[in-house]
Order: sequence, then structure tokens, then C-alpha cells
Amino acid sequence: MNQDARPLIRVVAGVVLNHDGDYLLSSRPEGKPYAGYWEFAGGKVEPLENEMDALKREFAEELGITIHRAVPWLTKIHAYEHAHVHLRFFRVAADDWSGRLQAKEGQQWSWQRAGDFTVSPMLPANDALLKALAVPTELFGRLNTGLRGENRMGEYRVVPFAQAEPHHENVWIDENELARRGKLPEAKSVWAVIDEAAQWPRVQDADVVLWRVADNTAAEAVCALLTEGVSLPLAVYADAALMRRFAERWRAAGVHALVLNDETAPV
Ligand SMILES: Nc1nc2c([nH]c(=O)n2[C@@H]2O[C@H](COP(=O)(O)OP(=O)(O)OP(=O)(O)O)[C@@H](O)[C@H]2O)c(=O)[nH]1
Repeated sequence: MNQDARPLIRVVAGVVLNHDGDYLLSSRPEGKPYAGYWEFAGGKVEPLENEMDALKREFAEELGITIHRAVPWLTKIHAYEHAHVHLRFFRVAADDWSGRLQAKEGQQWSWQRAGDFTVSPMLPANDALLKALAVPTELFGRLNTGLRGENRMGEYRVVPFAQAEPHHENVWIDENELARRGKLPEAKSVWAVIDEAAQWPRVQDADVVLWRVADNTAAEAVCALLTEGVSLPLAVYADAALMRRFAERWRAAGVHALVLNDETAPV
């Protein structure tokens, strides 16, 4: 529980991609708390400013580039010694920014491969985020036999925990089963599967939450949860018809991954 009584400072940061699928990180300039630590560029939202304008301003000021479009991603509250911050991260696709990168505040910047970051130290609040970036944004398959996707390190599979073998890194487990076990299974990453919003608070320790969406009502509930802001990556599992209807709205609201249930697809 968050017991810090200090007022929350609103911060925005951008997770910017290039056409190779790498992420832009920059170091904090001299004179700021945690100088030399690596972060996603961004900064405090000014009074009366909206988050998107703050993001655009910070990128222009710090790195000299123009952000044209950004979609919300994760939010996080973190209590530092120097401040109690509410962070909102946005994802910026390779085609959604332009300009030549310049270190305008004497900082360093680097393109990094998710899952294989070579710069350090990172800001302490960002650990879970960096892990989330290695989770692909598009997967397909069937829950019962396993899901497949790809990240910069190669193939990425998620298998049912009940069938997992030691070499399987990513497993999924139903929230009801998780409640019975009382603890997360041991795996590099654990996907908790839910069917409704009421289960969301119970899966906050998972690495990824996968919402099994069966109808329009559940699809709308996903939009509502994303609009509130989520602090861990939310993936949606749906068939082709629901994907066609809702994919754009889920993406715009900040879904991490779309997982196509291809059970009904022709073989
Ligand atoms: N920009 C950025 N800030 C982050 C990240 N993660 C994280 O915990 N923070 C925290 O969010 C706060 C951002 O404030 P800042 O000092 O960068 O803000 P700013 O550029 O507006 O600075 P200023 O006060 O000198 O104008 C800091 O407390 C920083 O530690 C991140 O990935 N990017």
C-alpha cells in the first residue's frame, strides 16, 4: 500500500522506438537527482499543461525531436527520497516521431534492445517497465496449447503452467488457480489470466495480465480499465471477430499486447 503523504508530482516519459525495434534511453543530466542514471526521456507536467503537450515539450527540450503521436502505456507511483511521483509512460512508434537526436542537456542517449539492456544504472522505478518491454505486442495461438510471438531476442512462447517444462520461460496460469496456490509459479515471467475486471486487483504480482475477452461487454470493460491506467502490462486474448471490432480502441487506450485466439481460424 502507498502510505506516502506527500503530494504526487505528475511526470510523463516516452518509450520511443526506432525502425529496428530498439528503445531510446537517456541518462539524467548533472544537477538532477539520480544524475547519470538511465531513464526514458520526459519530465514533470507543468500546471495547466496536458500530458501529451508535456511529453512533446520535454522531448523537444531534452533531445531536439518532435513527437507526432504517442499512445498511453503503463502508469506507476514511486516514492523517491526527493519526490513522490506519478509516472505515465507513453509508447511512441518509429513513424510517430521525427528529427535528429541531440543531447541538449549534456546527457547521453542510447538505442537499446529490450531484454538485453547494456546501459546502467537504471532509475529504480523502471525495473518492471524494462521487463515489460521484452513482452511482444502481438501474439497468437490457443491458451490450452500455448501462445507464440516474437521479440528482439527471437521466438517468445507462453505455455500453460500445468504443462510447463523446466526450459519454458513464460507460463500462464488462471487467476482462480493462482488464488488456490496462494503464490506465483516459478518462471521467468508469469502471465495471469482473468475474465473480468473484478479479478484485476488480485493479479498485481504477475508479470503480465491476459484478459480472456469473450464478448462486447468484456471488450468494453477492457477499454474502461485501460482508461483508468494500468501499472502492469495488459494483454487481450480474443478471436478474430472481436479483434477486428476492438483492436484499434484497445491500442489507443494503452493495451500492451493483442493475442489472437486462432482456434476458429482455418487450419
Ligand atoms: N523522465 C523520467 N523520469 C522518471 C523515470 N522514472 C522515474 O522514476 N522518473 C522520476 O520522475 C521524476 C522526473 O522528474 P525530472 O527531474 O526528470 O523532471 P524535469 O525534467 O521536469 O526536471 P526539472 O524539475 O529540473 O525541470 C524524477 O523524480 C525521476 O526520478 C523515467 O523513466 N523518465
